[in-house]
Amino acid sequence: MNAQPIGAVSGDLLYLNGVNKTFDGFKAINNLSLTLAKGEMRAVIGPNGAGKSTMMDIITGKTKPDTGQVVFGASTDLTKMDEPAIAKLGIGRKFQKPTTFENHTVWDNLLLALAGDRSPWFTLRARKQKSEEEKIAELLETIRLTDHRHRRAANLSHGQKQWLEIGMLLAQDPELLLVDEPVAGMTDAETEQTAHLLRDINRTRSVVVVEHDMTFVRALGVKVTVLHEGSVLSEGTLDHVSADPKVIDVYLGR
Ligand SMILES: Nc1ncnc2c1ncn2[C@@H]1O[C@H](COP(=O)(O)OP(=O)(O)OP(=O)(O)O)[C@@H](O)[C@H]1O
Repeated sequence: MNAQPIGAVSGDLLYLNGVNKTFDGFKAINNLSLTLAKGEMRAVIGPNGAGKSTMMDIITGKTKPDTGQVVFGASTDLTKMDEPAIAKLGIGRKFQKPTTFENHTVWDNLLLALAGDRSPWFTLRARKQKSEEEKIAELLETIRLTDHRHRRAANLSHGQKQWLEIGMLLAQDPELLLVDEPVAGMTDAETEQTAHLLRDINRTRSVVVVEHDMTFVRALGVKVTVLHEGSVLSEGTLDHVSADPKVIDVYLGR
């Protein structure tokens, strides 16, 4: 297997090339190639079983591809690393189901996430860094929970819990954030807020978001990749992929 990022160019943050993964003879990922630029936010859509979650699993090291290149930054070969090492490298993943500490307040959840300390904020250079309080205040603003900071996580709405978990991931200071179906089960207002929130986050970080909700994907206003049977079926603006007969045939037209 070739570990060299042959096709990666300097502006790329993530580079997948010819990736394959078979489960019990079923090809979940089929010669998948995808490039994410530094600072980009990308929406990934596609029918059930298209391979979206498996793709995220491969990026985070949960699943090892059979063949293909998965490169982060200039030359880091993610296929050679385990999950904790990839997380430490700066790739954070938000799963669909929130996993906050229910009996703790919003503030304490963020404090615990900061204390996990994979971030540079508490290094020996700490004097130059922001204080814990400042950092939490900033996170609270980003995730729209400043007014809810003293509430227990258990008492938040479903949408607010999702935002809190995003805040906990941000506390780890990831360069790339992977977000799995963030608006499933949210109200329309929460869905709209989540699009704003991710756009705010995208000012300083790269984001890959998997989602079925087309109103939300439209609100993100970013390039869309359509997966189907483990490969890229179409790529471009939402209008472009929505008008693509291949996409209408297998996904949107159903
Ligand atoms: N660990 C596994 N063992 C066996 N089959 C798997 C495994 N993980 C995924 N698959 C299969 O691979 C295919 C792709 O699944 P995946 O979950 O990646 O699709 P998806 O696009 O995320 O779908 P959804 O929108 O339903 O979440 C599916 O047919 C699934 O059953």
